Amino acid sequence: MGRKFLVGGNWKCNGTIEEVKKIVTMLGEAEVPSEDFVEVVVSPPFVFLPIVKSLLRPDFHVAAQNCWVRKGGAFTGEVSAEMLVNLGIHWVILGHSERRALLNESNEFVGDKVAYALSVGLKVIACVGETLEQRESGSTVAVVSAQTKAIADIISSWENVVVAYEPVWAIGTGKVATPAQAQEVHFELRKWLKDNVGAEVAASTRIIYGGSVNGGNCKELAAQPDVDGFLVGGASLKPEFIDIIKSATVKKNA
Ligand SMILES: O=C(CO)COP(=O)(O)O
Repeated sequence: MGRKFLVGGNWKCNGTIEEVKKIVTMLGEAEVPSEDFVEVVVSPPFVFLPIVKSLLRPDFHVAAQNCWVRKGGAFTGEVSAEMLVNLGIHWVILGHSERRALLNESNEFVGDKVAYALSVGLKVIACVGETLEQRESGSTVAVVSAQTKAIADIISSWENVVVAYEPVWAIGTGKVATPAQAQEVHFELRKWLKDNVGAEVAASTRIIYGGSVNGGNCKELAAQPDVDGFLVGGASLKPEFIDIIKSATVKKNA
């Protein structure tokens, strides 16, 4: 199957140049498993992309947190996928729940963005996840399936897509999904891919978990068979991000 563990650090709308330099230095000094076992992608705010790209150790990668849905042009305030490629940025996070909720990004809009970003050669971390209300009403699988379908309907290859399952109720709340809860939804997402896209795509597509991941809970989550890595928010700004990267060894030794 060969799904390489992936750990993403979503810095969200945080940081100053000084803080960014500190984090990049901390990452640069860390001893982590080799690139053969874990892919590390950090995602600073747009304005810090060039400095992070220039200072970051070469075995770590950089992602933007969003990009415009089509080719650039008269779209004030937006950043195009072409600009990211031009800067040498190879990854973008799309469909984060904060954008879905606060900026009304629909499933279809996210699907369009994923398709456009892939078309210019970017790799995409596509986020899906249910709210607490949706979980409590028993619609978790329906919600994440619909979010995934809107992407599947419009893309022709999953090669450069990583799915991030991020339950909204677990984001920034300290209320992490239990390993069993994460595994259950990751399993269902993989099954959805198998039934609707194909067995090969289901077997090779990485499904990573996000929502209150920290140095203390990462190992148990990483041990779940369908958890292929993490998308980390708050803890990605702290030294414990290194411990989260190291949790990849759980798979290596499995
Ligand atoms: O939204 C997240 C990553 O994209 C998760 O955020 P926290 O790790 O801060 O809960």
